Amino acid sequence: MKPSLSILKIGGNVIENKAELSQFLTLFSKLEGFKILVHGGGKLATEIGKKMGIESKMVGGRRITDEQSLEVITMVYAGLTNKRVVAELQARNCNAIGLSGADGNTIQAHKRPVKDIDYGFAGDVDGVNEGLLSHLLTLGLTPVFCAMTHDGKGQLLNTNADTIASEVAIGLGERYETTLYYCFEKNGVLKDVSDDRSVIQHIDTATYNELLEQGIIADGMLPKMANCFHALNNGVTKVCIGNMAMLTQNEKLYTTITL
Ligand SMILES: Nc1ncnc2c1ncn2[C@@H]1O[C@H](COP(=O)(O)OP(=O)(O)O)[C@@H](O)[C@H]1O
Ligand SMILES: CC(=O)N[C@@H](CCC(=O)OP(=O)(O)O)C(=O)O
Repeated sequence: MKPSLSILKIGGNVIENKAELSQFLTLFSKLEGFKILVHGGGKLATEIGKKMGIESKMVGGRRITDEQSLEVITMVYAGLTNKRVVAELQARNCNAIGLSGADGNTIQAHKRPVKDIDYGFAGDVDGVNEGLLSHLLTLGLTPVFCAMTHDGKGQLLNTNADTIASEVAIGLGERYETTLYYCFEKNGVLKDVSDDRSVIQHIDTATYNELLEQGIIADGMLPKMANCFHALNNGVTKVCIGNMAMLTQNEKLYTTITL
């Protein structure tokens, strides 16, 4: 039997709230078994960029990453946010190791080709170094990924954190029974986005298509759900979306997604 591995992604609204981040990291550090954390931090990059006089341009929830914004996100994602999270995990006896995709060649990508829109230095993932990640896990380390990859020719690339989480889960799917958790500020995928009690507890391919047609899945939830099904179609066992409370054994209110 394959060992289990949990891959958790925390959303921007959790990472940018000190109290919530602290609460989340305490829950995460207590999780049993092999685990990997992926964090975004787009909101903070936008804020810090602004202070530096660099305006952020977003299209469909994706950042147009020119040379200047690549410098900002490298400082914010791979530097400030990643190292803060790692230090907080160390304080909770979790032996975390911070990584971008360039570190240990853990995530290889290529610059997204220009079609209708030029996303600049945005990376589409080609592969994950599952051998190295597996070694790190066996050594008792907990990898913490920021939203950056590289092209193997010296170019760092900006890759959406939801995508990093699903690609890492897929890459490790042959060696591990992988569960992917998307942890954000809401209780799950909601029927009515303004009502946190309207959680849809189970989504499969048929319900997904219905929800898309009804326009219930919108904005940031569109690429997140696409990532969920991409992961499930490529060997990931289970995907869950919800508030951090879903990490505790007794919380039942979150969304589980299967094919
Ligand atoms: N049906 C839905 N259920 C929950 N959230 C939804 C739904 N449709 C759209 N959303 C929006 O999607 C957002 C989550 O996407 P995003 O901000 O990209 O996530 P993250 O915080 O993980 O980066 C929510 O904050 C919410 O505003
Ligand atoms: C290409 C692209 O858009 N990358 C994202 C990476 C950060 C991210 O995904 O952060 P959240 O999960 O907090 O949204 C960005 O720069 O905003």
